[in-house]
Amino acid sequence: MNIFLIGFMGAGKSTIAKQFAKTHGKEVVEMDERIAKSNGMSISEIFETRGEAYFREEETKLLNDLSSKKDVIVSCGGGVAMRKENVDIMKQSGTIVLLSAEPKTILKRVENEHDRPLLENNKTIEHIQELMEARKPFYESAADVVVVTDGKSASTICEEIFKKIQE
Ligand SMILES: Nc1ncnc2c1ncn2[C@@H]1O[C@H](COP(=O)(O)OP(=O)(O)O)[C@@H](O)[C@H]1O
Ligand SMILES: O=C(O)C1=C[C@@H](OP(=O)(O)O)[C@@H](O)[C@H](O)C1
Ligand SMILES: [Mg+2]
Repeated sequence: MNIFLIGFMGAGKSTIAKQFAKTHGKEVVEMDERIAKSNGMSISEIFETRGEAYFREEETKLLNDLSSKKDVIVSCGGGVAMRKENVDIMKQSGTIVLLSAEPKTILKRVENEHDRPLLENNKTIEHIQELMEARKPFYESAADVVVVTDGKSASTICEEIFKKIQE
């Protein structure tokens, strides 16, 4: 069974996918990294030179390619669950786990990182709140399972995911 981690930027999808793969013997797929590699540039450069719409098409293409995989944990980009087509692909091939965090937690985590074009020019709590509110209904309706991450260690989060996907 595959696991797809969705949620807002900074929720911990990349970190948790990597650790979960290690401790539970799964292959990890980092969508952003795959797309950056196949385009030979960073996510910020893709947004700048090819545009967001192009990036979104790349995400859907990659998800389609991944749908034949078994036993992988996929770290999705934070925008993946906004497209119904993407959610349908994920539902057909695995369980969707939403990682959530409060805006102030997100801000703390992303403050000193620099490859998130949608936050780069406006790393404020207000901007994060606004974008999160707009996205929340999409995240929540896509999710099979929700794990709150505020104040929790990566290993605690991994164990919660493991327990909840058995239920
Ligand atoms: N549970 C956690 N507690 C504290 N810091 C975390 C946690 N999960 C992730 N981080 C940190 O937050 C930042 C963003 O995490 P990342 O995994 O890249 O999130 P995402 O892929 O959802 O955008 C990284 O610096 C990471 O080390
Ligand atoms: O939320 C989004 O629209 C995005 C999230 C990013 O991934 P992370 O959620 O891993 O930061 C990356 O895919 C891109 O910058 C767009
Ligand atoms: Mg990530």
